[in-house]
Amino acid sequence: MEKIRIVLAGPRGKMGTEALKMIESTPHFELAAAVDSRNGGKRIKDIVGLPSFEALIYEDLHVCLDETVADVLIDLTKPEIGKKHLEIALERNVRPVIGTTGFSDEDLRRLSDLAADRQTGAIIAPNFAIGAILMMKFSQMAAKYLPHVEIIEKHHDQKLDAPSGTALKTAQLITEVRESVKQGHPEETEDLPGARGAELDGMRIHSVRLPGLVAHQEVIFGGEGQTLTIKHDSMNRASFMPGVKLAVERVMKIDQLVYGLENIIE
Ligand SMILES: NC(=O)C1=CN([C@@H]2O[C@H](COP(=O)(O)OP(=O)(O)OC[C@H]3O[C@@H](n4cnc5c(N)ncnc54)[C@H](OP(=O)(O)O)[C@@H]3O)[C@@H](O)[C@H]2O)C=CC1
Ligand SMILES: O=C(O)C1=N[C@H](C(=O)O)C[C@H](O)C1
Repeated sequence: MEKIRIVLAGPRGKMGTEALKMIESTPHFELAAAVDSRNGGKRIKDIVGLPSFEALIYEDLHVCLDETVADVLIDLTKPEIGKKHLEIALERNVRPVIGTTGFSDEDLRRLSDLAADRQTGAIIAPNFAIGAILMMKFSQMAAKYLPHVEIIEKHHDQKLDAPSGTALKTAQLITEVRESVKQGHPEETEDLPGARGAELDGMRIHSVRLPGLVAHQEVIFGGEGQTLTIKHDSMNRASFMPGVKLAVERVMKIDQLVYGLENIIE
């Protein structure tokens, strides 16, 4: 099998270090280069705690792709950087697999057009954990029958964005199958602003940030005399890696942008 040559952005991060281990243990993956916010000119093996890859580190993706032959870019940095990197990669026909969040509907339309123009596959995955994908799919199924729903997402306190990309994607999948519902009492008030959480199409989303947490979500449905809770917990970042690996393999076979791993798992 031909090796897939990968550029990894964010190799020192919590997700990036797991991705390095996943690349190291996958015989048909090769780390071609890395993009970091510092350490330009060093090699991955020079960074204490990282595996002994010879791959060079760049601080600018443009320069990296000028000097590197690559098939896939994996981006695990932060929201505004992931978006920028996706565009740079597509313009050079390098296939992006993006784990960062923060893509608006307008961004998705524009980037889908760009991927189609370039006939280059791209995957944006708000959550790479297979269990989280199932949690989202099951939530979409349930919302057809139980349209009153609130989402509680809980993450570590180093997370930059709120609500999580997973919560937004879950809400979006639910809006595809139910009419907007005004939830709660029609005359309810918020005596403390934010008490009812964020609102998306009538749904409430609550974000919890605490040390000790990794990535967790509960989707709670309420009906007459009953509730249904669909819950997923990622206990560590290794939980995301089978999904990253799958996305790298699949992005090589598509020529358009796919938003959400639920669209590529069978
Ligand atoms: N889709 C999914 O399943 C998952 C997605 N995520 C997302 O992945 C991203 C990374 O998460 P996590 O690993 O926890 O975060 P970390 O903060 O641990 O890692 C982010 C890394 O990106 C680096 N970085 C920042 N700016 C740049 C840049 N311009 N170029 C290259 N590297 C850069 C940071 O360096 P420095 O510290 O020097 O700034 C840091 O090493 C987040 O957006 C998170 O929400 C996380 C888990 C699962
Ligand atoms: O920042 C994180 O940690 C995570 N981010 C993604 C999100 O915003 O949904 C995926 C997962 O929840 C972990």
